Amino acid sequence: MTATPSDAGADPVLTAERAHLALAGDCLAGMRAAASAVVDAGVDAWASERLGAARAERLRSLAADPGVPPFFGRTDGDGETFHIGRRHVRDAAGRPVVIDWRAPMSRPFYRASAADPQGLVRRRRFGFSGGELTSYEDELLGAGEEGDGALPRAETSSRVLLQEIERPRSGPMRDIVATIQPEQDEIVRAPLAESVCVQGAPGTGKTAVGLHRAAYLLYTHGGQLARTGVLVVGPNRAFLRYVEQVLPTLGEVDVDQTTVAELTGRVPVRAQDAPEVAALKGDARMAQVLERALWGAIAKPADDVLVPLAGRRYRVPVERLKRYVDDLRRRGRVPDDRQRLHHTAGRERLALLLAEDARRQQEEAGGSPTDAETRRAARSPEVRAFCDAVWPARDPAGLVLELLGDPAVLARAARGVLGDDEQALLHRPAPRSVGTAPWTAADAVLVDEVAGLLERTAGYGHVVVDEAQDLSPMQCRAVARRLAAGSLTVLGDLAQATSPWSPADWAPTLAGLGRPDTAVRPLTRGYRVPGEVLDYANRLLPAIAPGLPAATAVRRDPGALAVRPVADLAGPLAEVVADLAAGPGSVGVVCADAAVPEVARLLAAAGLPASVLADDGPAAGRVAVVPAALAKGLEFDAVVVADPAAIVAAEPRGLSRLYVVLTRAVSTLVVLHRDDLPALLEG
Ligand SMILES: Nc1ncnc2c1ncn2[C@@H]1O[C@H](COP(=O)(O)OP(=O)(O)OP(=O)(O)O)[C@@H](O)[C@H]1O
Repeated sequence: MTATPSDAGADPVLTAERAHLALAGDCLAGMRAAASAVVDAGVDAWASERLGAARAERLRSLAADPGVPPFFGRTDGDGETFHIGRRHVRDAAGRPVVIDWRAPMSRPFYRASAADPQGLVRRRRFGFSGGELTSYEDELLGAGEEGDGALPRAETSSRVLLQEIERPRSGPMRDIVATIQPEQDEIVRAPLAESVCVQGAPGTGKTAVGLHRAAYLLYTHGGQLARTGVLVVGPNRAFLRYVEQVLPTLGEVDVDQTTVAELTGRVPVRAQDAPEVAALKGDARMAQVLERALWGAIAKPADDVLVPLAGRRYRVPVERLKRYVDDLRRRGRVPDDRQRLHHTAGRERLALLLAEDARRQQEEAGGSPTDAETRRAARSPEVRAFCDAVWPARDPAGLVLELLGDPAVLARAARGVLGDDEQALLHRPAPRSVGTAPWTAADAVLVDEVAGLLERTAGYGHVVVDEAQDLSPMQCRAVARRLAAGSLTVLGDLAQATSPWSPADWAPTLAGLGRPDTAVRPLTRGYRVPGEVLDYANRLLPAIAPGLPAATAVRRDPGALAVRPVADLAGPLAEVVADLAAGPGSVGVVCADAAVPEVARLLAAAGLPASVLADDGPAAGRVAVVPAALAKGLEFDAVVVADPAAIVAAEPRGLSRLYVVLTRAVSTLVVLHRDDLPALLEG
């Protein structure tokens, strides 16, 4: 690499680049002024409002954040130079001044290598400090460049990348557009039609890649995705609060970001299942049970029906009624949701079939009933009474309550699918009403499943699912229903699986998500965690995910890890946290969920106020006490793990939880342990 870091005012390259920066800033201001000057004279109120919204949107996307420079890189090719930034910037004549990072011309910036320069002779990265261009770093590519001048492979990481990673954290997650690495870029720019599953070790950039892929797809397929939408699903609110600013900073504000709990929040969750009950309710066999409970309640017609039509009554014989019902039932049980006749539509269709039968009879007798008369016949009390008896309308929450509360109903639906002991596990006394039922999170997913059988669920054009290794089979189905014909980005790490389902490979999850043929792409270069810390955490891998490749860190720091046995937590904890809090960046004190009050008390007593991270609370402060169960997906400049043995002991997959916790630190990890460490971490 011919790195030319410099802050010397006299450097002609810096001077020229600063002039381009100033030009880009002026052009951006000009674009903003032009956007706000668009007049919408001569259009009606509705159009004016729409134009106003579009203009506000455009202004928002053009808003200059003084901390965000208009470009961060540059490519020099055959006589062509492009500056690459977060969005296009043009001059008054329409000439490009900055190219959007997602445009095809920007691709070589991310992909070019010494082996494959992609038409570039030079790649330049810029260093900024508070919006000021202070340095640059050149990599010379292409013919004649060897040795020192050759592009560093990702292993010899660029200084700009390392600085970007080590820049102290405060507040929400940042975008990585300036430094996306080639292996990440391949996933970001995968075609819209292609579903991808990223198996990525901790800190390899899965979440960042998934969010940048959403932004890339929205840019590249804006028209199509504006209609169908993009959905990002995260594990919990604390995680979403941390990541949800990334897409808006990339100019994408129209992405739905939610949790599985919110996605399936049709009933108020106010109770918790015992672990074995939650595990059973998340099992894919429950889908079969629910389907049977719904469709099995359809009765065989027992009698002819007299259908009133245009002043006369027509007898529809029971044999024909049976055929109608059987045909509709069959169409209702087609496995593909898009082909399936949903239950509610089936009921309406049945009523219509009776009315049409009567209409045919009248036509054969020389009459000519109108469409309106036929529709009226379908709504007649006689037809409605028949449908109520044979094909009753169902309410999803009511059906689930009945199933869980009535052993006879459950036995009918679960025969041959769930054993007696499993049925007994599911049973709970029937509450007085749907409104007062002690709904659990797993129940909510069951209710959502039934709702999906009753009516088609609206689907998105692309869905990004993060921490997907923890999804239950039933949760996978809930996400799949939101996918319709679209594609998926599945992000996760099997070694970080902490739910009762914890698959050994991705096949069941991908099948559950409705995309069994999705290719699994590994990411193993760890950007977040220093090598010393990663090596330490990786010692757990043989126990939690045998066979999974360990991540390698892009950087090392001999002072990054400290493991200290302590007799008592109070003194050492206060001392370590005070020391870390004196530096820049965020500090996370992670402990077993049950130990959170004790740890918060110890810190407060030492005059070190720390906010306690809660799923539905505000974002964490600079020093946060973090329950281990909420640590997934988060990161802190410094992490203190208090009593790892308690974290391991707290749950069946406690070692995996500890692996998650040990891999949250960007710069420093301090482990304070009163009890013995897990055997794999000893020595
Ligand atoms: N190319 C990159 N340039 C700069 N920073 C990066 C890059 N890739 C990843 N990072 C940083 O590394 C950290 C980890 O990224 P991210 O949270 O996306 O990883 P992850 O694989 O989802 O991790 P985990 O599984 O541990 O939650 C983030 O701070 C992210 O900004």
